[in-house]
Amino acid sequence: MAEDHTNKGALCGCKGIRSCLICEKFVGKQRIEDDTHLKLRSFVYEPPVGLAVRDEQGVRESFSFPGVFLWKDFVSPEEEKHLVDSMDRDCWKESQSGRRKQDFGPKVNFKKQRVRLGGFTGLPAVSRDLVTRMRQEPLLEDFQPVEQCNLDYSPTRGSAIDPHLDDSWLWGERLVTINLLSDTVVTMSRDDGEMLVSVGLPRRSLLVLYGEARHQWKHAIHRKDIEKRRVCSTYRELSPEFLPGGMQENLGSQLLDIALTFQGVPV
Ligand SMILES: O=C(O)CCC(=O)C(=O)O
Ligand SMILES: [Fe+2]
Repeated sequence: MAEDHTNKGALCGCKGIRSCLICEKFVGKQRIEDDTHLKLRSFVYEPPVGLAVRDEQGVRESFSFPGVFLWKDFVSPEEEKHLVDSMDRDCWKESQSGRRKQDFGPKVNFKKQRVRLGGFTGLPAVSRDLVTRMRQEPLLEDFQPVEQCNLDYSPTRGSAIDPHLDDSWLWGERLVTINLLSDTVVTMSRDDGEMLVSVGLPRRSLLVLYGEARHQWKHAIHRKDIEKRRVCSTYRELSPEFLPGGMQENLGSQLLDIALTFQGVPV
């Protein structure tokens, strides 16, 4: 991948147009404030019914918002502590927009569509039970993650993630995120629309994005929605190209074999 040298010798992991509180303060980097959300009509996602709802001066509007599944209290308080302690024993790497990350997965160049096994030792041991448990949900019955990315957000770094769609050349249908240490909000938006949908993510819950919420709506976490430290683990599965019958099924099966040993250390 072409290296971005705009961040040489910096105090944080921000490159190009991205920024966090650290480079805004010490390097004087300008924050590019996206204020489009102020002009958009905001809806709130209601989990039991799967509707996006807006109530403006007593006038209720709603539309169906498919592709979101929320499992509250997926992780117990004791388990949450154990998971975060175990992450904190590994090294966190500075990433963009004030995030820190730990990746357990293959090295991928999405632009050139190249995958290398190099250094991938599998998902971490602590994830074995979590993956078994998530598969009890019918939607995730056949979910086989090949990658786990842990992210650490903090208000002191101004951590956030800009609206984006996850890759769909390598990564498959379901994106599964376990949300730890604090409640937050995932903000969903579309380039062509004038609407936002806020999906509340309680501490210790599991979120699945699939279908329209995966492919038609971008997801983001705004700086204002990180009020305390927040850690999450996102699990991704393979796309059909890398599954049996696909052009790259061999590579896919090697990746899965490694991932599901659950002996991983961060790459
Ligand atoms: O922090 C999150 O919950 C979302 C992370 C995310 O969207 C990503 O890593 O692609
Ligand atoms: Fe994402």
